[in-house]
Amino acid sequence: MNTDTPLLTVEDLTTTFETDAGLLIAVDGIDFEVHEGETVCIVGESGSGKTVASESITQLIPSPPGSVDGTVQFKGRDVVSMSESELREIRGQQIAHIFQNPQDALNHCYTIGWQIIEAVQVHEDISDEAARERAVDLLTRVGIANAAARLDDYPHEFSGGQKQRVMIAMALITDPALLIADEPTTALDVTVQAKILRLLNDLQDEFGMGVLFVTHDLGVVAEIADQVVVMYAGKVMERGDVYEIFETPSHPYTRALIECLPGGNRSGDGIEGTLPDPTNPPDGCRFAPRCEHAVAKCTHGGQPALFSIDAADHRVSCVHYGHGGDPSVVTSEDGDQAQSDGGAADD
Ligand SMILES: Nc1ncnc2c1ncn2[C@@H]1O[C@H](COP(=O)(O)OP(=O)(O)OP(=O)(O)O)[C@@H](O)[C@H]1O
Ligand code: NI
Repeated sequence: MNTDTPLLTVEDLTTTFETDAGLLIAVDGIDFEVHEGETVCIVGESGSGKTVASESITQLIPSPPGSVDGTVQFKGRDVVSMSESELREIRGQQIAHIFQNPQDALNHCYTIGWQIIEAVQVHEDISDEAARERAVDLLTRVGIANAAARLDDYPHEFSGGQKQRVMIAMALITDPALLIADEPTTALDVTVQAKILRLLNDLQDEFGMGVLFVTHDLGVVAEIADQVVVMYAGKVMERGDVYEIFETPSHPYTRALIECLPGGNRSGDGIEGTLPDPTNPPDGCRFAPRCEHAVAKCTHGGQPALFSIDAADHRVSCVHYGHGGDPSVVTSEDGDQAQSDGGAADD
């Protein structure tokens, strides 16, 4: 197989919900790819459509009220047109999901061992003893100490971080090609979060999985991403490799998110304003109503097409880039500031 063929190709993905307030456009025509062994992070504020986008891939969106359109190709196969039984096979074996709250996914009435062994036996026709050995091996791999003894413990006897490790172990049972992780560390404290991120990185090296990682935290993105997709109000504002995104953030929204990081200009503040009503999005760029660089043409027409700003396929959806635009409108202010900062920084 050509290694340039992406594991996952998403094109013009659009997911809507019928609501009492009208048609809600949660994801509006987004494109991205995940290659083998690569980590792609979808990042954006709460309500941007990250979860809906990630759950649309394997058609986890309830329909109705949801409806998914566009192209999703996994290993060259069109997922959107698959039958329910084909989808079940893909979901169970090829694409694994882990979610924010492991306690929701674990049954508190059964031991951890019972739950892993059952999941192993759904996948493979092996004896109880062999399945038990697999369970011990999996738990050991995800860093659960004394795994053989812990099989007989119930979920409440595990800490939050350990439960998330158990969920990761269960996701690995089928040796998936793609792992979709939706805020898997958000509920954990910072040191545990760092350990889980390191574990995911190690497992990715070992298993060669592609990972699609959903987070609202750019700090996490900096830790683990190869590629970054910045989403806002259902649209992609910017995407590119992680180095490009942090070295030359180009969309005002990306720049604002970075400034919100500890040590940034807006550290601790967040971006002023709120997301637009998803049942009635504004014309032009979705971010224009909150953007300090917005000009008249930002509020007309649709979201600007993603414009490629360098050879590495770093793309941005902003009128100040490409045809007739002047990127310095967005970037110069910071340049000036960097200069004066530079002059004053004696300490
Ligand atoms: N089942 C549903 N029915 C109606 N609207 C929905 C449904 N699921 C999600 N939405 C809406 O879709 C939009 C995107 O939601 P989504 O959960 O994808 O955001 P998110 O970026 O994952 O946010 P968070 O960081 O809070 O998880 C929101 O406006 C949300 O209210
Ligand atoms: Ni979400």
